[in-house]
Amino acid sequence: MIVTVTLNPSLDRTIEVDSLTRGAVIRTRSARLDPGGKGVNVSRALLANGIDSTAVVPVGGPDGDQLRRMLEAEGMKVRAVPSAGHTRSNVTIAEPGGLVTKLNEPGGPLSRGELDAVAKVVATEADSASWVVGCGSIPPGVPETIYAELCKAFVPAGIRVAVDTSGPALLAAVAAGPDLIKPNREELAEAVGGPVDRLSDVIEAARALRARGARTVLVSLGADGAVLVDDEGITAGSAPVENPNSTVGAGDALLAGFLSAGAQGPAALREGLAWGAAAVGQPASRMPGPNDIRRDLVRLHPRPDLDRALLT
Ligand SMILES: Nc1ncnc2c1ncn2[C@@H]1O[C@H](COP(=O)(O)OP(=O)(O)OP(=O)(O)O)[C@@H](O)[C@H]1O
Ligand SMILES: O=P(O)(O)OC[C@@]1(O)O[C@H](CO)[C@@H](O)[C@@H]1O
Repeated sequence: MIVTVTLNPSLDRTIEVDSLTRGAVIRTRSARLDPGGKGVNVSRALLANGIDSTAVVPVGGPDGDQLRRMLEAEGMKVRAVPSAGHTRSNVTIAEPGGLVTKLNEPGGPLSRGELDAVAKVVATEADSASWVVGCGSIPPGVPETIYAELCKAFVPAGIRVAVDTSGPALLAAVAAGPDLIKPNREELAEAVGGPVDRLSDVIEAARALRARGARTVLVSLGADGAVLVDDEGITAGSAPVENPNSTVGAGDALLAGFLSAGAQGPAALREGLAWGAAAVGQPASRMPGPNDIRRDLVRLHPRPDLDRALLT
């Protein structure tokens, strides 16, 4: 069983437009509402593929109630912890061809008491878990060491911890020895404090984060695919997407697929890439199910061109 922890979940509203012009009145094509937040999406992807998962989320206000109801309606096992701060709404403006603009709210604050209540629920669920997965931004009031605390609580007890976040929270987590991190290109560059323009930069930066404490580094690179640096070595791969629909949540699908296949080595990377590419073909942040996932399209690159400039 995989436990996900999303401290800053959201209702994700996706609005489709023909094109986005600042300062104009834009008549939209369609709107759609999904339960959101990175860990929530990991659980949704696992659920869509029949893999046992529990999502732990603080929820507050009417939007928090709605988020919980939407997740339960999908059949998800949700442990919702009440909070006084309101659950946020994030807006995605989607243009044809898969171009998205995201507006993410900071989220309602979480008090120390509420955070302790979340931690208690996570500890109970972790008893029967193979992984605890902490994902996403940190709401106001929560210390940047929160994912590091997660690592310190579970890694020594033999429960593996994955972290997908950014900035100081990612750096603190890395120093606390997570089993897995999943930065994207931007997050990786920020973590090492330098540009990541080529595959050689990705590998060098991933190695640096391993040297600082992360056991496995899975870097998502948008249309360039992903690179895995772990105890087994370095593997790069990609999967083409003919008609990109929305990249929102593709990183979460990649992570879910990777975890579902054992989270180690080329076979797990292949599965992650298949799930990530399938997510890009879905509208908004809908997670792919078995009929959407095309493992035959994944290519692992045994001898990638390390000097090639990254596309995205
Ligand atoms: N345009 C694309 N074509 C093919 N595959 C893609 C494309 N965009 C994303 N992917 C797949 O999805 C994975 C995750 O994408 P990305 O690097 O954008 O994640 P992310 O920034 O973490 O996204 P999010 O935070 O929205 O989940 C990539 O590693 C790749 O496998
Ligand atoms: O603001 P954060 O926590 O960094 O990211 C939140 C978010 O953009 O991530 C998911 C996609 O990965 C969306 O469901 C959600 O809106």
